[in-house]
Amino acid sequence: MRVAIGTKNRAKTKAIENVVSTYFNEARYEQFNVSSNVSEQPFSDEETRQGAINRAVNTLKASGADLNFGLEGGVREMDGVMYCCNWGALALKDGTMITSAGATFILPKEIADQLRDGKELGPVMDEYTNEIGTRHNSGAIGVFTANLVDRTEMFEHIVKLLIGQYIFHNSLTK
Ligand SMILES: O=P(O)(O)OP(=O)(O)OP(=O)(O)OC[C@H]1O[C@@H](n2cnc3c(O)ncnc32)[C@H](O)[C@@H]1O
Repeated sequence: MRVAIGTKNRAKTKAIENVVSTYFNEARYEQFNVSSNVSEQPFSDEETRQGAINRAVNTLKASGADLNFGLEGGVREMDGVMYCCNWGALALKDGTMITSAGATFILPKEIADQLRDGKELGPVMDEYTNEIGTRHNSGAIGVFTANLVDRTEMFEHIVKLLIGQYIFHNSLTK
């Protein structure tokens, strides 16, 4: 089974490989740098979900693989509170699109205000933690949950929901 991943972000690729290898031991993985066709910093659930779908579609176009994953991080506002939100999409060759959302958690006001001013979460988190590449490692979720949940684990949950729905879909179409 060929598995294509629409990113080279390590937190995302690790999550996909960890989960898919649990259920399919014959999987071969390929990574593609594809566009999300949404803003660099998605600002709603709708835009974040669309980014994940676009990445999955663009990955399918580039790869022709059996499973094509798109994972996208974004933010959304509710009652004046900014949350980080996360979405995943899985595109199949027959045109089926499976989607799922993951963890949502609060971004502190000092982070949220910088995003409202037009900055991106990735660089803002690097400045906040004084580290390089937070988005590849623990991520904002690790920093703001005392490392109880890191970015890989958060995406693993989304990928599990996608694979579970894929297995269910296959059981209906067989
Ligand atoms: O290489 P790609 O796949 O684009 O991965 P990314 O982390 O840069 O891109 P996303 O589209 O998932 O996220 C949109 C923006 O939010 C940032 N971001 C999202 N979640 C984050 C997290 O948990 N920690 C740090 N930055 C995060 C990210 O770096 C981008 O600036």
